[in-house]
Amino acid sequence: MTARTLYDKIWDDHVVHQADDGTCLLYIDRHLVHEVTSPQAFEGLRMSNRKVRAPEKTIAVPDHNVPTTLDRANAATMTEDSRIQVAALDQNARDFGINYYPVSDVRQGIVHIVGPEQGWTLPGMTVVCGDSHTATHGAFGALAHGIGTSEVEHVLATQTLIQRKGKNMKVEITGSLRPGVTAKDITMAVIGETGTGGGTGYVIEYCGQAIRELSMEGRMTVCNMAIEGGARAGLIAPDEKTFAYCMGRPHAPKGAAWEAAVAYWKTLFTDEGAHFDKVVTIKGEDIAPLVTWGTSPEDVLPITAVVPSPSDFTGGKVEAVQRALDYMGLVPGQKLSDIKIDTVFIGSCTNGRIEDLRAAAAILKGKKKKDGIRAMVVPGSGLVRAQAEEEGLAQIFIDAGFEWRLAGCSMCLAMNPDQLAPGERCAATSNRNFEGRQGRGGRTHLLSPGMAAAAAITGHLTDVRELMAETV
Ligand SMILES: CC(C)[C@H](C(=O)O)[C@@H](O)C(=O)O
Ligand code: SF4
Repeated sequence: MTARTLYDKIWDDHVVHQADDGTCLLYIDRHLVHEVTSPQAFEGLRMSNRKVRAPEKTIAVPDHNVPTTLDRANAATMTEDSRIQVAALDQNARDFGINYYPVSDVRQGIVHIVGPEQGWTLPGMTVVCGDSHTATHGAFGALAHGIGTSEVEHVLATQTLIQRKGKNMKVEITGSLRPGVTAKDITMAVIGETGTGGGTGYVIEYCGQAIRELSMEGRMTVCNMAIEGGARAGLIAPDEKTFAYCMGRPHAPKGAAWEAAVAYWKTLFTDEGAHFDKVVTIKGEDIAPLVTWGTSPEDVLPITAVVPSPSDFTGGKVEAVQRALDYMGLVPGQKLSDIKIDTVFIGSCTNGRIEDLRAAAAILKGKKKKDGIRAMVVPGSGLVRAQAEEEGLAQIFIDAGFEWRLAGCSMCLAMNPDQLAPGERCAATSNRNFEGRQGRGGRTHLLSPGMAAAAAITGHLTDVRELMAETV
């Protein structure tokens, strides 16, 4: 048999039908649903008098629109649009009998955090969601596609998705990371190297020692941003860490079914000699703590660098950089570590898991945020929040002057009350720094949780390694 990549194997195991032009019908194992991209899809089912084909494989949770303040049970804290979308999801979940974690449920949270946490996401599965950051689930060796609203309706009705196969790309991170460097820096380093279009048409498999050394949380952070590099999905081959994470989760298989599942999962790796259409290799030890300076995730540099000049670039990027610098209110040559910030946001499906909160708390312990800085920690799920409280992390954040919020997408995007004011500058652990992403006129610098914590203490973008040295 010809050598196959991990992507080839999962694909082959899910093809229901292949048309002559190569278009395939793929079977979908898990369909995750949130309030923003599903209302019209459910409406479509109603109009054509259809049911959800596999309600037991369909999981819904409101996350984008929900307020994260403690008073959120009061509907008046939501805008009219948000209220309508969340109410529609409540109603659709009831009417169609799908799995549901409403706002009042402690398991509620960002869909990409809830899926793995509850054991819905497992190795070898196909996972879809009407959301681009579905790539996150690839950390388990699951083929996870973000889909559009019309595809959401198709999957609800048929449990299949029409897809053409993408090309195989390998991203290898060799060696080990240096202290202060995290999964977030890996994934931003890859985008810095390949650009936001580098992965277009590909499914990326991340591999190499530095990837193997990451926890499952870190692997999710890496795969989460595959889409920002243009890829259709990101994948990491499952291993003992993956199995340990999945074992005992509410919806993971049990007993003999577990043994059978693990035996299959152990076959999910790229065969020796399998063909990749594109290969990128980065040395783990060369990656520094990174920060974005512009309005695209590829606008990334080590914290020790200076703001670049448009003349450092060529082609269409020259103008784009000028525009980005104008929007961001930065001048070429300015040290990145001199950039003053107003706000710190720790959370999102990129960095809202327990390990992220531990990393931020390790820097903040016994310290205070700088006066005048607005700082918030928004756990990715109610269970992450509960665990952080149990571990004493919540108290560290509160003592440092941070707001300790309820779970949701929050300030990752301006669809709920957590937003930047025009001109406000934010150090954010999320994944997109587009113009207006966190609020009209808001300025976003993407970085790791430890870097965000460091910025909160000093009031400017800061090399986390300087604060680590202090704590040793
Ligand atoms: C609202 C949703 C469709 C969107 C996405 O697809 O990613 C959001 O989650 C985002 O991060 O921009
Ligand atoms: S946390 Fe941000 S990136 Fe993730 S799903 Fe929500 S809005 Fe999208």
